[in-house]
Amino acid sequence: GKVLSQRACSLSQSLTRTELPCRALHSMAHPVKYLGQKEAQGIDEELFSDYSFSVDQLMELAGLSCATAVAKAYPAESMVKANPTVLIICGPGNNGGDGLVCARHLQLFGYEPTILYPKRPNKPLFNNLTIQCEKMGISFLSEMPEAKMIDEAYNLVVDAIFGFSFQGAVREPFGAILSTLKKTTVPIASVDIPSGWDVEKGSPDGIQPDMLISLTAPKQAASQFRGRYHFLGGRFVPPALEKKYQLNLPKYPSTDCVYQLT
Ligand SMILES: NC(=O)C1=CN([C@@H]2O[C@H](COP(=O)(O)OP(=O)(O)OC[C@H]3O[C@@H](n4cnc5c(N)ncnc54)[C@H](O)[C@@H]3O)[C@@H](O)[C@H]2O)[C@H](O)CC1
Ligand SMILES: [K+]
Repeated sequence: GKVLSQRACSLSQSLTRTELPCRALHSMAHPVKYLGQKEAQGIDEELFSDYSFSVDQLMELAGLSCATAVAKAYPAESMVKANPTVLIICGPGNNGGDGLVCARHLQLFGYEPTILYPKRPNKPLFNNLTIQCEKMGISFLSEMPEAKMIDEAYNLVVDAIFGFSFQGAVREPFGAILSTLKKTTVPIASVDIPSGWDVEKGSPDGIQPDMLISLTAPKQAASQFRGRYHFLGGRFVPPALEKKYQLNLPKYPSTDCVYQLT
């Protein structure tokens, strides 16, 4: 990291006289930090304890970022199927909660989301998010469709199964769900981490999403991401916290809640 940023720094100095825009220079000299698992969990914890945010608040902003990034990369009008259908697969933790929020906003943006939510924690936060989706007329599937059926019915899959707390071998029913996802050909948009990937090392034979939406800051696994679109979302980090962890976040354009990294 240090060597790289020194190189980026001297590179940016040698390029100062060319036409490079300020933002490009800044991002070369101060690349956004890629977080390890413990560090990501530490920042999360600090947002809730020291900074007094509630999970609901940050989840709403995280899920809105995901829906916004999806809408930018896959506009409803340019989707290949007759209707702008999207399958959202939600896991048992907060990553799954982001998925529920994302589904609700996608519906408001004119998409046709459908949710698969096989393991639902019995907590008010997740019960409420589920009711909100149901009241919006979003349907929930009772089981994971086969790969062929997914390719026929949906334009995109949003993977909100696991985020930065994922650890160890994948337990069922998510093992079977991830194997099916590996057989699909429709693009996958992963929320925060491609599910099933080691948060730091990635997973060469895991799912290969077309899009990754990193929340707060990318995790180390994001350096293994080979898809087309990498967005940053979760524009809620207080400057003092950003400074403490030296996140070097890019400047979000205007009032946008996402920043396109690649
Ligand atoms: N600060 C932020 O950026 C915010 C991010 N948010 C999102 O929250 C997730 C992290 O949420 P957390 O609840 O800590 O964990 P996960 O969703 O990653 O998963 C925990 C969940 O999964 C189960 N699990 C873990 N390992 C396995 C396994 N090998 N097999 C099966 N199941 C497993 C575990 O038991 C839990 O039930 C972050 O990535 C963001 O997406 C917040 O929304 C807002 C703040
Ligand atoms: K995910």
